[in-house]
Amino acid sequence: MIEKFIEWFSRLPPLGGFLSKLTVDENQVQVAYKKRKLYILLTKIWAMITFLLLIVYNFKNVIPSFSKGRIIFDNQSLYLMLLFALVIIIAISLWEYLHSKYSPIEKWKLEKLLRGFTEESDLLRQHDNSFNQTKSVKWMYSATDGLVTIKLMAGGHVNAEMEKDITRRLHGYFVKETKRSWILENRRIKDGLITMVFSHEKDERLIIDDISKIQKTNELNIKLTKRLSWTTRQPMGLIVGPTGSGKTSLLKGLIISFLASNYKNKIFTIDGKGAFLSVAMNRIGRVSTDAQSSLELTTELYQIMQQRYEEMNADVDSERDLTHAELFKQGSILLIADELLSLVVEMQAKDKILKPAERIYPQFYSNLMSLIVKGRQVSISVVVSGQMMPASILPTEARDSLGLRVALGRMSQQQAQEIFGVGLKDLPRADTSNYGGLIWLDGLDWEAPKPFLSPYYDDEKIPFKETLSKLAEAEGGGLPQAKCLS
Ligand SMILES: Nc1ncnc2c1ncn2[C@@H]1O[C@H](COP(=O)(O)OP(=O)(O)OP(=O)(O)O)[C@@H](O)[C@H]1O
Repeated sequence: MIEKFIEWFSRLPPLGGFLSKLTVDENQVQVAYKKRKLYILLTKIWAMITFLLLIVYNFKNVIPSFSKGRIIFDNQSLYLMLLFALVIIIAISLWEYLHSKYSPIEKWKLEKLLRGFTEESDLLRQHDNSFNQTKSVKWMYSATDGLVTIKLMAGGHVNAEMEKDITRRLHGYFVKETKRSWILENRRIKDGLITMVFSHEKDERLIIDDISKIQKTNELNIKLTKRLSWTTRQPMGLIVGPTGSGKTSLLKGLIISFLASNYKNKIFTIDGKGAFLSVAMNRIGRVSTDAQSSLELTTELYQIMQQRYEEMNADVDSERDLTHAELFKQGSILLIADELLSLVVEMQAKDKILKPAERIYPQFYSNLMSLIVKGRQVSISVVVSGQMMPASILPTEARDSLGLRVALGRMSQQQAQEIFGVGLKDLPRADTSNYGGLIWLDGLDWEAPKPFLSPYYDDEKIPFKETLSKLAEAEGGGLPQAKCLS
């Protein structure tokens, strides 16, 4: 009983991200029957009270009525009770409407829908009270920021096949009952819990056309679409796409957003092809385009990482597990390694004529891996990008540490495996016609990568090189040096 009351209470707040709980252990007919009984009981109580009040208020009128020979009747209490009944009827009707499938309050509407679905999909099959054996399913749901998250604990009533099919059926039921669009954003089945996330509107492409609109943040937090953001949950990234798929434009968007989100942020760039990116990035940060300077650049960054760790560990007693940017408010550092394949090929060619101890690639690789594996805590992010990312240059262990993965353009079976670790048939279809592809973000409980529309970078409104120069001025101009970075 207390549990039911707590559940009922959890469903009361109409807004906010509170998790509401709903245990369904009765079918709709039983619920309607109970409700009808309750209404009949209330009506009877009302009639009794009205009658009693009439008697009490008119008791004093009995003798005067006899003596005057006419009935003296005080109907004030009757009017009051009628008014009271009217208010109650309006309140109940409003409550019923707000808890119906037509309700404008999403959270309250969900209760009705989930009850309806439980019944329609036969989740409580063989439910029979006569055996004193109440079967139940538990729903938990919340609705915030346009996302409806629903969790179902089916309590073992459904077989594995049906468990997989429930999301599709619930989706269909919602559309049928509400006649509005529901988009399945995510689904996950784990440990007897089915989690489904729905929205009503498709995620939208972001337009980067004004740096003043970019949200200022202390830590890494960059919007990728209207709904998705790149955050400290996935500080390391991988962007793969063939020529013309929009890789450079996506990098441009990320770079501008990163720099504009915090004027203390710094960028280091490795451009394996020594093309557009390196020329542009020279305005604002350290850039390398060849084997030797790339090794130096990663070594410098590695030292900065060590230095930042020392600063953080100075307070050995601290129990707080914070990042460097949170603790010291000195911004984050981003290393962009574009066209890594070209660079690695060059390094390996050079290494052939060097003595083993002097070889560049092993040292470069070791630096890069350390940064990828250990950079997060000290607010250093790494984004590796290229047309291809064969396992020979980025082994699976390293790839697993890259929490943001974007594949732009058409993908081959091999690339699907390389980037997302699954076959093409297990990936959703992506619209690649308009600089789109697929995205994976760690830490969001996704079951599979999602279709992704790269932010539209408006080169006319914010010309890349010019904007970088402006941002360099805002930063106080100049190249990041190890000493001023840490
Ligand atoms: N997100 C985007 N916003 C605006 N324009 C884009 C976007 N993506 C691609 N484009 C347009 O497509 C062209 C090619 O894109 P981009 O240079 O980013 O591709 P790429 O994959 O980096 O190719 P390459 O490897 O040859 O450099 C750009 O010049 C730009 O006009």
